[in-house]
Amino acid sequence: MQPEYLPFPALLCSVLSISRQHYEVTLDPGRALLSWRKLRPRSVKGRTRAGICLTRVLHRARGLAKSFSRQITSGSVTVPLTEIVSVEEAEIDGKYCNSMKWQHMCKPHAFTVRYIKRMKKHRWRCGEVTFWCSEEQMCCHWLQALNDALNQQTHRPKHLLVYINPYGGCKKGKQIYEKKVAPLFSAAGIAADVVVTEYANHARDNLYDVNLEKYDGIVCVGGDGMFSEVLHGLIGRVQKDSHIDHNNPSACLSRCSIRIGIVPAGSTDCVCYATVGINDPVTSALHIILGDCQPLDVCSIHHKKNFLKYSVSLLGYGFYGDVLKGSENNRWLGPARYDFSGFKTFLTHHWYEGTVSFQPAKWVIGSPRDNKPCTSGCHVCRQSSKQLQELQKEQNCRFEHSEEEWTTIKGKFMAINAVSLSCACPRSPKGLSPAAHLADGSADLILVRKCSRLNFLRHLIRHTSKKDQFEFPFVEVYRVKNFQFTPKHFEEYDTESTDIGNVSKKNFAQICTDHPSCVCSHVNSSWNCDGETLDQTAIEMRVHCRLIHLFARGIEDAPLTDDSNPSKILPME
Ligand SMILES: CCCCCCCCCCCCC/C=C/[C@@H](O)[C@H](COP(=O)(O)O)NC(=O)CCCCC
Ligand SMILES: Nc1ncnc2c1ncn2[C@@H]1O[C@H](COP(=O)(O)OP(=O)(O)O)[C@@H](O)[C@H]1O
Ligand SMILES: [Ca+2]
Repeated sequence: MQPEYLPFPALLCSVLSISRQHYEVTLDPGRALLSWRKLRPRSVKGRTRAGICLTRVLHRARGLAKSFSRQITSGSVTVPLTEIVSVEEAEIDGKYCNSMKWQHMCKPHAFTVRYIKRMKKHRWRCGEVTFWCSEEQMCCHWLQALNDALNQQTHRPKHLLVYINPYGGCKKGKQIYEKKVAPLFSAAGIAADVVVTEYANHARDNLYDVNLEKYDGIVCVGGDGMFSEVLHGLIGRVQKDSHIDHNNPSACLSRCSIRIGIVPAGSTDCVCYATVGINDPVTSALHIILGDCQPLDVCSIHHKKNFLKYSVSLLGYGFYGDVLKGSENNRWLGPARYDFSGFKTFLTHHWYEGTVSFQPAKWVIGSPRDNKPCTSGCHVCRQSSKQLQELQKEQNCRFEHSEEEWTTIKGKFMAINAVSLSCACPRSPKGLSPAAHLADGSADLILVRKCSRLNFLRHLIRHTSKKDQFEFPFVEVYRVKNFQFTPKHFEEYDTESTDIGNVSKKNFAQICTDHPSCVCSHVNSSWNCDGETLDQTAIEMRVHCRLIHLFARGIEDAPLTDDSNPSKILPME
């Protein structure tokens, strides 16, 4: 039996069964929706077999349209086609058929649709529903129509290159990928070439050689450090291919169009958390499958004319630099190494002297304390980046340090942090700068001046609550396009010498003669750049607007509660 069509083209509507109950199932390619709603027994007029197309029911087109306007109505479910994960012929085992007393159907025909189910706290899961048809032809027709609709979503990846760090976080990267991610990729028809890294920077180096044209995306399974490795490989590769010298701090870098997916399996997982809303491998896998795309700002860090690193999460001097240094010998502790080192660093309570100079990001329409976090489809990011683009067009993409005024702050700091995204993570669910934006071309520069231990603790504790961590007289925050930092004890000896090692030794020797009571290693801190220590303390940083793209969509507001989950409304197989 052929399913019938409503007067407007390509709308497919049939009565199919879900767990022995009749449902009116509609595929509306025009509105990109699949919906199903339960039929009252009397409306099928004593006919029990699934797959009957009821002309009278179909002609209630106005009623159908009404139900489309709501996401979920009582007893009805509507799933946007963009949120369908996979469609496949259902595998029906004999035992199931017997138990469900479906023997009267000589050959059951069914197809299973997997779709996104929103759980609490931005977690996504795969909902599953099997539709039973009375005839093979109808089942084929539905499968064909749904697969055609999915194939039209050309932004979905088909072929991915996956790098797994087997030693990140709790060392479960491989297991997480194999158990939670690979089955979803395979159900969604995604082919994946997997590289389990054998040494640090394996992924980065590999990205310089690999044929990127083969892939629709790169996935890294690991933490922020592993993501940083992939990021360096990809940005480095793209600059090399476009003959751009990354040692030039003013270079206009080429954007990377190939997207990166992050399957969190690390210690902090802040890039994933701040772009998805949770560090959950299944949620990330589903964002990858749907082909989400989130542009992301990247900061470049230079020492004089030498490129040092890129950063997307935290570039931190003082407290976070010391926490990282202190954690390095305790890698065996896994993620707990940071808590242990954090506690120790807090107790030592060091401050550092230096000079920070920055230029404000004048084009942005937000500010660090406006209490407007970056959300999915962020208006602030869109508007700010548009304004920046116009400004750059006027300047012909030149990056001039001297054009605008610099603000210079000399002082003693507990911490200097620059973040181009919120840095939300499980330790701090709203992050170091809760209103920082993913793709506005700016970074938030947070200066925590020398303060008492108690005050510093009060500031730190605010990262774990909803209260404003900047509401202290010793904390300042600026939205910047760039900044420079020179530690006090570098300034005095900063020469053009290329032998940095000698300069540093000379530095410390002098300091110790000047201040016999001080301990050399405490004069300067080091920079924590996305979990790696930088070799230099005198640096300049610059934000590159939307340099890369992730398989993410930013944090969605007002997530649906459990009550609106289709699984609660519908009996699932
Ligand atoms: C008294 C309670 C105070 C708690 C304060 C907690 C504030 C935590 C903010 C964390 C920001 C994290 C920013 C992200 C940094 C990562 O790039 C970096 C490397 O991550 P990974 O590769 O996964 O190892 N992580 C860190 O530097 C850890 C900082 C943890 C500080 C406690
Ligand atoms: N096979 C490997 N052996 C050792 N180190 C590796 C390997 N693969 C990646 N790394 C490095 O491990 C570091 C930490 O990785 P990451 O996945 O971020 O874990 P964590 O979040 O626990 O720090 C990264 O800097 C990355 O370069
Ligand atoms: Ca930003």
